[in-house]
Amino acid sequence: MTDQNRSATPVLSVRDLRVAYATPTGMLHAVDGVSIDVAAGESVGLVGESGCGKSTMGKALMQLLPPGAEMSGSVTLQGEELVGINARRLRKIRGEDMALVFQEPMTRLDPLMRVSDHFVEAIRAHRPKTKKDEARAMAREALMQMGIPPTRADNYPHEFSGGMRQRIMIALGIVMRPYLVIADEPTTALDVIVEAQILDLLDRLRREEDLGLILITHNLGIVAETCDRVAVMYAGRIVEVGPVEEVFTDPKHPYTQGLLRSVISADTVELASIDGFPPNLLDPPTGCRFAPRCDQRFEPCTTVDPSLTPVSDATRAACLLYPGAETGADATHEMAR
Ligand SMILES: Nc1ncnc2c1ncn2[C@@H]1O[C@H](COP(=O)(O)OP(=O)(O)OP(=O)(O)O)[C@@H](O)[C@H]1O
Repeated sequence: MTDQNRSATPVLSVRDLRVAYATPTGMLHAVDGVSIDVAAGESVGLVGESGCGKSTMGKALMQLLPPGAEMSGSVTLQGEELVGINARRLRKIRGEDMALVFQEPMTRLDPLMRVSDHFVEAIRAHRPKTKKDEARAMAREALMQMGIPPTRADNYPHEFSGGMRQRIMIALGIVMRPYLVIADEPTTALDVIVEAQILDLLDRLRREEDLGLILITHNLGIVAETCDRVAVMYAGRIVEVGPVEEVFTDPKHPYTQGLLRSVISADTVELASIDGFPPNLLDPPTGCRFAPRCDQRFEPCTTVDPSLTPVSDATRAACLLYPGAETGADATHEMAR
């Protein structure tokens, strides 16, 4: 990422975002005080073990949470507050200003509709007066950007491979030229070659269109290859955030260190995993949520809840090993840029 991007006004600002699901045994706090900024043209990887709240965060940003989920905090897109916004305005913003790309394109594409008609429908939902020919031209352009020959626009979804369907989904997501794309495990179902092609295309789009991109993934390798910054989530919170090169070469939080130790690289001799399991989010432990699994914990870790604090010029970590974390330099589990 360039310094120019880093200093740009964020397209997305999230402050103290909290999401809780109502469950038969109580409220489950899936996202618990997350703050994050994403600049135009910047890609941020959101990583962490299964169940740490990554997808909930993506859905919350789009306000696509299931009924019964409670959400609070602030989410601004291009300066506009989205929390509490009316349903009509939200529908306009979704798809037009921000788009979500999911893992399973086939569940989102209607098998009985030609690909071009998906585009006509999506475009007219936002701009009802768009003529069909104009919408089709927009579709062809978006498909071309994603490497799909426009001559195939009138085919049906089943006539495409899985990788092509995912490209179609991304093309549908970007056809209205959004400021922000949230991609939730966009390549998990694909083989590695197709995965690399799609990540390349997303990366090109981001640069050409100055898109903000949030990439939610289990795969740290993907983040290393394609993201500018990485936010590591644990038990509903961001525990470390900073430039990818810095966090991956010199991780500061013991959880990030453990995650990286569990990744296979060219010189891996023995694969380590982090002992234990993430906490139950119905009743998280007091103090640091990672303390029960942490090999570097010391006395206050089980009582003092650390906040993100600067650990270098550009990286923050929420760990009591670093001065400032006990009081919370940001006062919340905040990530400032
Ligand atoms: N609809 C729901 N109702 C109740 N609890 C939910 C619901 N959706 C998710 N959760 C819980 O919220 C927590 C966070 O889940 P989430 O899917 O956001 O995590 P994740 O990091 O995206 O995991 P994965 O990588 O497996 O998708 C988990 O404890 C999960 O069981």
